[in-house]
Amino acid sequence: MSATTDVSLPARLSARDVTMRFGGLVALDNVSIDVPPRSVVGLVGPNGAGKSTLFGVLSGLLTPSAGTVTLDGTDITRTSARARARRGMARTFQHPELFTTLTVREHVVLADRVRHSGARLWTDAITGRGLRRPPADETARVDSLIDALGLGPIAHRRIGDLPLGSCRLVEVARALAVRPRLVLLDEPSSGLDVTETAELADVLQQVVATHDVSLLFVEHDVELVLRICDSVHVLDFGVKIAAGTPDQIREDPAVRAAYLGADVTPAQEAQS
Ligand SMILES: Nc1ncnc2c1ncn2[C@@H]1O[C@H](COP(=O)(O)OP(=O)(O)OP(=O)(O)O)[C@@H](O)[C@H]1O
Repeated sequence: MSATTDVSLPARLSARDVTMRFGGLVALDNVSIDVPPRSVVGLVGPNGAGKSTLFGVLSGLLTPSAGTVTLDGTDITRTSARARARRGMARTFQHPELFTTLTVREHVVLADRVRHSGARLWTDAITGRGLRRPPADETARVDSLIDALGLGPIAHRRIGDLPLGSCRLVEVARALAVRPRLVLLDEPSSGLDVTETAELADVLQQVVATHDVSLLFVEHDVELVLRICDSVHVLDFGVKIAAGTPDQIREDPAVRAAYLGADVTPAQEAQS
């Protein structure tokens, strides 16, 4: 668990007894999870387990058939994704949704202006004069975030010229620029090589140590999840079959069975 995680505080994000039916198919069956403040929580499971469905329910794209979702104690079960963003929830996408012609820095500046000077952002856009000279406090915030994610050397490069690994870091930087209390990460390691995945893992751990933010991510890379998460939830056929620390999950017989139906841990499966 992160040194700064305080489990005595109420959960930042909480799903209680969430059920999601698609016609006759039960994609989620009474699933509950908590994301404590300043923690990294992972959600894993074999194909078709219900991870994306739960991600959709938590991010506001899907309304569950039953159950509740709360953010800092407020019921947001039927709150739109946009309204959740205003309440401090940010997300990244499996396929980064960035502007290929803008630079890394411009992405962070735009997100910072959404948070700190929305009116100014729209004036700049509508007048067509481009982004005006930034105030000093904005420059300091943007520099600090770019440094935190190790993006300094490529800050002035255009997104279209960058590899996927860098784009994912930019997405995380952009999500953090709106000062969220929680970031949902959708398959952040998808398409990354081993080196890029290790770099992403380091950055995510740094971010939680230095920012007042919680991370919940859905991942296929079980080894990544077991390496960096404080707690891990495992779904199989829409049912939560295990939850605990990475060490507990590694040893859980139900998890082993779900992944391979054999005496092999998810970590071993990921390496094979
Ligand atoms: N919109 C939908 N309509 C009908 N069935 C759906 C819908 N979305 C998901 N399902 C079904 O719900 C179940 C869970 O799917 P989901 O995509 O949430 O699993 P997953 O764990 O994310 O899988 P994967 O790792 O393969 O992406 C699957 O049986 C899937 O076919």
